Amino acid sequence: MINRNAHIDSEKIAKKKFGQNFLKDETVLHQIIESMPNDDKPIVEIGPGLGDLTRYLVEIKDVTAYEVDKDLCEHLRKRFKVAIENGRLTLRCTDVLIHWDQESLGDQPYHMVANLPYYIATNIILRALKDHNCQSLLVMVQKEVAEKFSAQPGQKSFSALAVLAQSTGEVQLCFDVPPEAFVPAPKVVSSVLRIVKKKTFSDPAFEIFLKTAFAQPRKTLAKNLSSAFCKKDVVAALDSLDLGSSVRPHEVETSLYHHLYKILKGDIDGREEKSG
Ligand SMILES: C[S@@+](CC[C@H](N)C(=O)[O-])C[C@H]1O[C@@H](n2cnc3c(N)ncnc32)[C@H](O)[C@@H]1O
Repeated sequence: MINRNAHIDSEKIAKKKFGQNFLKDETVLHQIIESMPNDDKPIVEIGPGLGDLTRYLVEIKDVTAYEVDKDLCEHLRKRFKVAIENGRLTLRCTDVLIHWDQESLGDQPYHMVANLPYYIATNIILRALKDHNCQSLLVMVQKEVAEKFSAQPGQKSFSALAVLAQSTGEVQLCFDVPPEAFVPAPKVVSSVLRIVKKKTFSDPAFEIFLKTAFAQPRKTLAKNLSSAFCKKDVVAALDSLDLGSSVRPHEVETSLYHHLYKILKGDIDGREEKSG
């Protein structure tokens, strides 16, 4: 069911440069609300847009919302005048990525619930994984991105992003959302992705290691890793974990990537010590 009653012409005001596709389907909005974690922690929403998801969020939780578009901020200030005055909604009119460069999005543990701007969705998820205050994410993204984060070892879309997300906690693609649920309709199918963090994991060197491991997904893991490590050591490391040299990057489990990294990093440290 699409709520087209709003007096605002969403199609007309949507700005492509900010990735604005407004979620108008009431059934999907309810599905998102029903999938939220049920504790007292406040919510961080990125990109409240016209406020259609925000209006449900403020009914049940304290919300801090980050919106980059000044015109939308003006609209939100009017629409949520009461919620802002009574402290239920804190509206931050800023680029969320710039804010994140300075500090966490919350001054206490929070859950993120958002229909993300797709052009920076992956970046936002990776930042949230590293934000120690972020406890979980329930975010709408392009289906392809949700699959990259939620795929299991052995599936073709298992990626460096899946290893990173699954190193922090449980990842699940909750449900798909068709383009018609939005105004304007995007060209792609969307999905709601849930990540419940058990820990905050941040190791830039491990991220670089994963980029190397998945650089050419159809090549063998041995070949990819040999671009950064000595081939003999890569083969020995794979053997020590009972992974043959013909294994492909998407076939290796998250925990084995951590073992492999430790073994090969030890190799680098060892070499650096020897040459130092
Ligand atoms: C896909 S729309 C979602 C709008 C609304 N939540 C909804 O579901 O209808 C993405 C929203 O993120 C905002 N946005 C885009 N880039 C942003 C950024 N860097 N920081 C904060 N908000 C941003 C857009 O202006 C837009 O309101």
